[in-house]
Amino acid sequence: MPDRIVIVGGGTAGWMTASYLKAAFDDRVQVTVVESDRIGTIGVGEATFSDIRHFFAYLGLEESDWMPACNATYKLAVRFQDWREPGHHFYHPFEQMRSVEGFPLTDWWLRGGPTDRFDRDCFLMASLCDAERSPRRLDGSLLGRDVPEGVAESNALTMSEHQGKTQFPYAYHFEAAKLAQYLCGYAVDRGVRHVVDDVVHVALDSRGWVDHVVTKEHGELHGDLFVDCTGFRGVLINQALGEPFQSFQDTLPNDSAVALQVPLDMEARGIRPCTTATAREAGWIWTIPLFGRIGTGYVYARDYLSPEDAERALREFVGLEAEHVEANHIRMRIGRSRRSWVNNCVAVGLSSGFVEPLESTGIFFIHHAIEQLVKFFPGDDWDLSLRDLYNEAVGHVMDGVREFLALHYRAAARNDTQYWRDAKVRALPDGMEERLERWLTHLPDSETIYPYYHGLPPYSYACVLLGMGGLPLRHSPALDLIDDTAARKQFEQIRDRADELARTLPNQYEYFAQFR
Ligand SMILES: Cc1cc2nc3c(=O)[nH]c(=O)nc-3n(C[C@H](O)[C@H](O)[C@H](O)COP(=O)(O)OP(=O)(O)OC[C@H]3O[C@@H](n4cnc5c(N)ncnc54)[C@H](O)[C@@H]3O)c2cc1C
Ligand SMILES: N[C@H](Cc1c[nH]c2cc(Cl)ccc12)C(=O)O
Repeated sequence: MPDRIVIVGGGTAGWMTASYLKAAFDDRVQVTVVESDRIGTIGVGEATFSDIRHFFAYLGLEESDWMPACNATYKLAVRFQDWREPGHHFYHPFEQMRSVEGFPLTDWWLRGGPTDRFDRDCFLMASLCDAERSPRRLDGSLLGRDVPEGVAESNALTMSEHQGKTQFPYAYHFEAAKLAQYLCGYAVDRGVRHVVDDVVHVALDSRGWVDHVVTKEHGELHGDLFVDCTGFRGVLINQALGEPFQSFQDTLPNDSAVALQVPLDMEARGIRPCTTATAREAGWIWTIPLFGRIGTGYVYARDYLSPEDAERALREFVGLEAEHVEANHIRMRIGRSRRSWVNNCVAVGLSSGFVEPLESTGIFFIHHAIEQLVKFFPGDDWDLSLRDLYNEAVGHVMDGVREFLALHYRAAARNDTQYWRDAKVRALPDGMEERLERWLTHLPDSETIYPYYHGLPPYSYACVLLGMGGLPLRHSPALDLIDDTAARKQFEQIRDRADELARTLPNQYEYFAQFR
C-alpha cells in the first residue's frame, strides 16, 4: 500500500490534510509534513461553509475544543451590501428552503411576497443577522427544535452525501493561521512528523513520478504519495510535474487582494453573525468578524484599480482603527490545475485551485479534496480509475463554483463604474448562458444548475438572483392557478418566529464572552 505520505506545505491545506488522513487511517499510514518557516501562509480571517462541521466531527473535535483557540465566531449568512445600489443589502443564508404546494417559497415570493425583502420573508436567518443574534442560547442549545444538531446521525463519508437532506444553520469565521496551528498540534499528537524546512528540489523517477523531495537542512524525504499544499506556488504539481494551470480570469477578473487585521473592541461594536461582502468601485470588500478583531480586505481587478488605490479605499472604508495596521497585498491565481492528481502527487488547497473568496469556498475546496482523497485512496496497483474519479470530482467542484460566482456579477444591478458595466457583458463559463436563460423564467432547481456536485444548492442561486436585482425574473405561471393561502401562512409563520427569536436569542458577543 502507498502508506508513506509526504505533505509539502503547512498552511490550512497541509494541516487539514495531515489531521484528516490520521483520523481516517491512524497508524496504518506514516505522515510527514514539511513546511517552510521562510515562506508565509495565506492567513487572513476566514469564513467557511457550514459543511466544515463534518470535518471537525470526523476528527472527533467539539466546538469548545477548537473555537476559542481560533477566535472563532458563528456565520449565519453572507450579507451582500451595495451590490444592487448603495444602501441595499440582502443575505445568502444557511437555511433550508421551504416549499409550499411543491414550489419553493422564493417562487411564491416572486408572485407576491409580503414585503420587498425576499430574504426576510423567506428565511429566518436574515432577521437574525439584522438583529445580530447568536444561533445558540447561553445554555448552548441551538435556536430551533427542528434543527438536527448531530453529525453522527449518518455514516456518510463525504459532504455530497449530506447535500439536500438537511441544512445546518451556521458556518464559522476563524483565524486560519490559528486553525493550522491547532491542527498541527492535533496531528503531531497522533504521530505526524513535522519538519520545518524548505523543499529546494523535487526529484522525479524515470516514469516522471515523485521519488523524493530534497530539503535544505533535513536531506531527502521519501514517500509513496506526495501531497502538494504549497499554495499558489504549486511547487510539485505545476513546477516539478508541469501540470498546466487553467485560468478562470476571462470570467472572474478579480486577481488581487489587500488585507488588514484590525483589533477592535467587540463588546462595544458587536459581532455580526455573518460575513459581509460590500461592493466597491472595482470589486468588493470582505468583513469577517472574529472574537477580538475583524479581518477585512478588498478583492479587486488590477485591470481596473491599482494596489495603492485599493489600499487607500480599504483604509477609508475601515476608518481610523486601521491607521497603524500593516496591509498585506496578495496576488491571487484564479483558476485550477488541469488535473489535481498527477502520477503520485495530489495537490490540495491553493495549489489545486482557487476562486475569489466571495462565497468562502477556499476551505470548502480543501475539505472536499481530502474527502475525495480518502474515498479514492490508491492501492498498490495505483489503479488509474481512482485517480480519474478524483480528478473529475475535484474539477467539477471548482467549475461549478466558478459558475455560481460569475452569476453574482452578471446579476448585480450596480453599474456606476466601468468595472460594473463590464460585468454585465463579460463571458460566462461554457454552458452557463443557456442555464441562466432558463433561470429567468423558472428559478434555479436541481435540474437546471451546474449538473455536478459543487457544494451549492439551488436555493443559493435563487438568493443571488433575487438579491442582486439586475435581471428580470418571473414566477412560475402555475402559481396563478394555485390557492396561495398556505404560502401566505408560511410567510406569516416565518415573520412571527423570526420576531420571537430576535427577541430571545443573545447576541454573539454575549454568547462567546461567557467562554473567556
Ligand atoms: C485574499 C484571500 C482571502 C481568502 N478568504 C477565504 C475565506 O474567507 N474562506 C475560505 O474558505 N478560504 C479563503 N481563502 C482561501 C484560503 O486562504 C486557502 O484556501 C487556505 O488558506 C489554504 O491555503 P494553502 O494551505 O493551500 O496555502 P498557503 O496558506 O499559501 O500555505 C502554503 C504552505 O506551503 C509552504 N511552502 C511553500 N513552498 C514551500 C517550499 N518550497 N518548501 C516548504 N514549504 C513550502 C508555506 O510555508 C506554507 O506553509 C482566501 C484566500 C485569499 C487569497
Ligand atoms: N453545502 C452547503 C452550501 C451552502 C448552503 N447554503 C449556503 C449558504 C452560504 Cl452563505 C454558503 C454556502 C451554503 C453548506 O455549507 O451548508
